[in-house]
Amino acid sequence: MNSLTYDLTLAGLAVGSAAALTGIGLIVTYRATGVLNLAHGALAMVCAYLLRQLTVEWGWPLWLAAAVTLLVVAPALGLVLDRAVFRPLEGDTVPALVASLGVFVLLIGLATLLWGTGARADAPELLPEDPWIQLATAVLLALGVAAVTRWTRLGRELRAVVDNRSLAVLSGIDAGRVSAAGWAFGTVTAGLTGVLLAPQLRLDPYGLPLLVMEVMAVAVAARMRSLPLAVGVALAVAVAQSQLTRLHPEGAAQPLVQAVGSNLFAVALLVAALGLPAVRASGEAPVPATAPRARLRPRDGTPVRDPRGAAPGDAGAGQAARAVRGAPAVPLPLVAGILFLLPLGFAGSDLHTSIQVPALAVILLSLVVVTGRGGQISLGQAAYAGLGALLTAQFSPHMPNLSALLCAVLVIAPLGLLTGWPAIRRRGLALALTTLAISLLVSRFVLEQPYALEGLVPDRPAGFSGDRAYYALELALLALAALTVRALRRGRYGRALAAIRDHEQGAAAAGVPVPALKLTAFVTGAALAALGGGMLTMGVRAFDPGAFDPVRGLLWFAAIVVLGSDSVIAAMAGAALLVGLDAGTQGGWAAAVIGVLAVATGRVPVLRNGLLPALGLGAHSPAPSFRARMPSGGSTLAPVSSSPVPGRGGHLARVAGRGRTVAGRAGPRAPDGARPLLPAVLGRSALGVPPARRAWGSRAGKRSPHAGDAHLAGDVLHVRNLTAGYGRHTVLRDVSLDVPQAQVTALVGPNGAGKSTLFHCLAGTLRPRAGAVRLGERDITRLPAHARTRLGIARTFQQLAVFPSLTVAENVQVGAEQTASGAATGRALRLFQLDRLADAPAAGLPTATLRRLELARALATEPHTLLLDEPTAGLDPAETEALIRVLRALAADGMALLVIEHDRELVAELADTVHTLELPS
Ligand SMILES: Nc1ncnc2c1ncn2[C@@H]1O[C@H](COP(=O)(O)OP(=O)(O)OP(=O)(O)O)[C@@H](O)[C@H]1O
Repeated sequence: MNSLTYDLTLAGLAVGSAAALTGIGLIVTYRATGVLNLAHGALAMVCAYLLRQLTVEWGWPLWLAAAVTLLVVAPALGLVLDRAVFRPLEGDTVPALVASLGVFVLLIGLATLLWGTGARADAPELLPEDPWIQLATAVLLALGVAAVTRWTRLGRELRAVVDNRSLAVLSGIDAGRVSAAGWAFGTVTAGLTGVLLAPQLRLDPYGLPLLVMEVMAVAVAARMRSLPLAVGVALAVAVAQSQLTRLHPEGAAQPLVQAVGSNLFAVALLVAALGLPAVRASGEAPVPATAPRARLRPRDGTPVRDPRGAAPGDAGAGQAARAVRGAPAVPLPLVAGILFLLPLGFAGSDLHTSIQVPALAVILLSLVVVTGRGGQISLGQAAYAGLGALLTAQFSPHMPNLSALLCAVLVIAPLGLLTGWPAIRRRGLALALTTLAISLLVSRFVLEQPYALEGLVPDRPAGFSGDRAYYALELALLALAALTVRALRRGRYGRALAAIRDHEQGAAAAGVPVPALKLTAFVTGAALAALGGGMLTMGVRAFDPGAFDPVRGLLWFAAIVVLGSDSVIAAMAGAALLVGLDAGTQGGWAAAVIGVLAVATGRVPVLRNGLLPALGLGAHSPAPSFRARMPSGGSTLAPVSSSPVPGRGGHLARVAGRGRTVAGRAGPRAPDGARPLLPAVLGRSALGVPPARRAWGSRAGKRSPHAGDAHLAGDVLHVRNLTAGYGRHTVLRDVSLDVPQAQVTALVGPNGAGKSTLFHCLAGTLRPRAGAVRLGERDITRLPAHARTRLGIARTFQQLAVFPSLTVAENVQVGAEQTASGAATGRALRLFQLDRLADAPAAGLPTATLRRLELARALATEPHTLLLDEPTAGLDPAETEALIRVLRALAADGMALLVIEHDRELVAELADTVHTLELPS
């Protein structure tokens, strides 16, 4: 190895050791608490500042200052975070993510207030510059953690908590102690990272936290699990980054190579985050269990509570919700409008500062669309705002300035696919990290490049060069943007977006084209952010990449979430707050205030929907803005075998397993047996609507790929030799099944046998590894869920999939308007006697009502095949009996029903054919 290679390797090892420390700290905290601590870098920065304060400012000896910083203050900070912030959020991934962002911006705000924004170059060196010593520190720490995990009681407890927290608690383990230890250790490693890195960098409140955030790549690449892998990735990336500095290509490639050379961790973060869904699918990271889902889950019929405190029960919940939703005494948009007009009366620097407010409000509106309405975490809006600003500035010498702004918006809008595309398959943490990485890369590779900055002096449009005139123009653009966002939040598009936010799989099951809508939300968001960015840069007549730094993006995200992410007013208030608090002071107040509010969400649950909605201000939905779920999680399962199981009323059949074929399937039960029940459930006398035969039966022929009565007489849905599973676990092997028309087919089997998995394959939420699903002759194996709904296959879920932020009528409408005529909504509501509750929000309704609602939504899509996963869960005997009547009536009417049910008596009463899935013996 020549001496240059050796020197660069050593330099890389020094940085890699600090990165390895970060990885170790993040992994230990994550394993112990389930929280990916986005504030790790901010904690590192605070510890570095503290050490500098104690030594440089107050003259303490280094050893004493280091001991106090790393052994007293850092662990104490970790314990405070555990008790005060994260413990109340246990298990809620997304609120914990927001809280850790809150801690991030709070610490940055406090550091700015205490130490200013100027960079310090005199941070003390704790360890000698020798990279081997730093590397030895990281390796020793990793070995120490491994030893503690393996051989101590705390380690055993940690492993138990990681495996199954509730079980660990039940067996007497103090999970609180484990998470406290995790936080304390994580903060000490953060502190160590900070004090090691600070002398090598300029110490300022923004740089170090952001750098450490990039370094999260090593923990993510190690799947938040393997310490050796994290250390290895840290060293490899750092050494590679260091070696890249040797390359000096000529011409256009030079800035690119240089940018890669100094941002390899950011690139690694994107690559690692893009690989994250695979981790989640195998149950690695819990998907957010947000409040509404918990409310909708009881299986014992307990009424669920309205998130705004409305009394449970149909009418009560509806009234209370309407009371909260009702228009405030003074129309809020009017008040906001007047307040925004006030700066027109300002002069001088006040007016000049105010110019930033409408522009920032437009940027925040982009988050209302993507995050508030669409429920997608986007930490990358700063990138679109920056690109909008950059392009506006670059176009402005070549065309009228307003046209430059418009062109920039049009060019940037499709770039929304950059974050929209990953969002199709990612949620929660994975999406947060991906969008953050994209924002980092855009900032480093485009906005901060010298070629992007040269000679950019954007000007204001002709006729609007004065501050007052320009502010008036901004107000007009803001009003336009706000009206667009309001329009998007209403109507069919708004309902569908809200459905995705509330329950993504439920939305797809209702026929909502989830990927297309997500892309539309991101594209709209990118356009709005670009517009705001362009307005900002024209307003200040300069392009400043620092104004669109990823840290700003995190602050904007935190601000809109804590104020009310689904609220136009919150965007306006947020902009005023952010600009107003930082104007005229040394800065930092806005971050500190937003940070405090974000951190408080753990302790004050009412804040989780946002401060303004909590105060009864601003349009909002009752549900928190983030929703995501996966198919039911669980343990590994061996392949399925099959054997006949006696059914009482229904005929017996079996599912083919391990290559066996279907045997013993009998013909359908005569529909006459069910037909007399029809009028009792559906008759004109009770509900004033025609029987279901007219309502749905006629659609079956129309919808089926082979229209006509001949087709109705045969099987509709066929499963052939299906093999499916999760990750490396095979759940179903070689399963075959037919779902015939005008029959109730039941699917039974022990817990974990794979019944829901089979449903997911039929409904399109899980892609089988082998085999085929056919509708008539058409192979639909690769069709997404919403497309199958549109072909007439509707489903319900084992755990209720209702959209709590929508009313009862809107829930049903979402289904009807994707596939059927408008009249289907009214028919479905009446059929399930939900018409009197039409305007009540779904949140807060009892389980039995929600089951009816889910079924009504499924039927509103006018299906010919209905897949029901434990439809009687949570129903009392009378409700179950009524449901059975409806289901038999539907079958008698020609519909194909496939029902998962555990209650064998019920199966015997309901089913014409029973299939059983069995675990292998
Ligand atoms: N998303 C997932 N990731 C990993 N494993 C999963 C996932 N969903 C289900 N499993 C596992 O697949 C197996 C089959 O689960 P499935 O829910 O299909 O069974 P089931 O027969 O419907 O059970 P139950 O009657 O309890 O609902 C179980 O071992 C479960 O733990």
